[in-house]
This record gives sequence, C-alpha cells and structure tokens, in this order.
Amino acid sequence: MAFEGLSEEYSKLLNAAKEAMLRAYVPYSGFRVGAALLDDSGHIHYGCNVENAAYSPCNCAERTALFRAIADGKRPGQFQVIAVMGDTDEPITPCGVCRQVMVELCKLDMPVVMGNLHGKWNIMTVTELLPGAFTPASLEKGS
Ligand SMILES: O=c1ccn([C@H]2C[C@H](O)[C@@H](CO)O2)c(=O)[nH]1
Ligand SMILES: [Zn+2]
Repeated sequence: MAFEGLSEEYSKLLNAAKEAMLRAYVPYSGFRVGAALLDDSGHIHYGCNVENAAYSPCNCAERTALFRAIADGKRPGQFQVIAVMGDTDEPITPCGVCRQVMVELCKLDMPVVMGNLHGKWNIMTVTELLPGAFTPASLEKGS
C-alpha cells in the first residue's frame, strides 16, 4: 500500500510491518500489530504481538522484533529504523514498555516509523517517544 509523502525505504518497511501483522497471535484482543526492524546490515527483523491466556506475558510486536534481532546476534545500537503497523484510526503508537526497550537497545535518535492501514504515518525518534528516560547510563553511580 502507499504512504503519501513517505520515502520509498520507509514505505517498504511499513509494508513489511503490515505483512508481519498477519502472523500476530492474538486470540484475546484480536488486535494485530506488526513490526519491521532494519539493522545496520540491511536485514529486516520481523515482529508481531504474541498473546497469552495469563495476559501479562503478552509481548508486543516491537519487542518481538527487537528481542529476535538480539537473539539473532545483533547488538544494541546496530539498528537503523523500526516500522510499526496497526489497525488504528491514527498511526499506531508504541506502548511504554516497548519505548523503554527501544531506549535500551536503539540509538536515542533512531527513527520510529508508525503507520496504519489507511496510509497515515508518523515518525518520531526514540528519545521523542520517551523523553527523560531511565537509561543504561542512569545506573552509573555518583561519587
Ligand atoms: O504498539 C503496540 C500496541 C499494542 N500492541 C499489542 C499488545 C496486545 O497484544 C494488543 C492490544 O494491546 O496489541 C503491540 O503489539 N504494539
Ligand atoms: Zn509495547
């Protein structure tokens, strides 16, 4: 599908996130989300939300993609951009837990491309999504 005014690269990534939505395991919410994470080698790591009868173990699409990439050998900071797609009126927006995980695993100025099935999109950086975050550096003790 087309995303008016969005670069070809990011449009491709949002369409990859849309494909990943099809793989969502959502027996409880029925709310499908897909993510596509582009690494520094040009490889795309896919993610979808995976739910659970106990509810709290539900994993969002964004974290699925990020954790898969780490498990596949990528290290924090080795990502160019993540695209997220959901069936929302406005472009989907990542939950607070995923924002915290992005702060941990992505560069703070990494773009997050958010879209919906109507072709709407929005781009924000990781730090714009979670200003004032508690980061790995926050653990360094004062003297
Ligand atoms: O950005 C988001 C927002 C929600 N969800 C999932 C969590 C849950 O499975 C369902 C409803 O919140 O959507 C995501 O995967 N990503
Ligand atoms: Zn989330």
